[in-house]
Amino acid sequence: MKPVSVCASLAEVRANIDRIDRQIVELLAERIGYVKQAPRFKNSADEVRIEERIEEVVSNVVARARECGACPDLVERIYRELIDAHIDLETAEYAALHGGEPSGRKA
Ligand SMILES: C=C(O[C@@H]1C=C(C(=O)O)C=C[C@H]1O)C(=O)O
Repeated sequence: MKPVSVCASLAEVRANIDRIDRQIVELLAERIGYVKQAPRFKNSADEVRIEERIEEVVSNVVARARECGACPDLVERIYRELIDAHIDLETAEYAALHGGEPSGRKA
């Protein structure tokens, strides 16, 4: 992880945020590209959302957040929302691939 530098202005804070956001979006595009492939390896709409795997992903990122000195609770919140959004995408992808109506996010 790149060390966080001490900024001399709000403009500098924002320039750093914008730089990081560009990197995050590039990584999200890559993550989305892989999530969209998952339905090719799933045999029913019920397999789109696998709770055990969600907990594994969350546990991995929370552990990494602790190592990086990030806020684990914040990272967990972001990831649970991120995964839900990816599952919405995967649900639509599954329906397009295998036919049928996308069932959407589970409550
Ligand atoms: C990609 C998968 O599908 C879903 C999406 C996940 C994710 O965005 O990380 C995790 C669990 C799955 O329910 C998977 O099963 O691995």
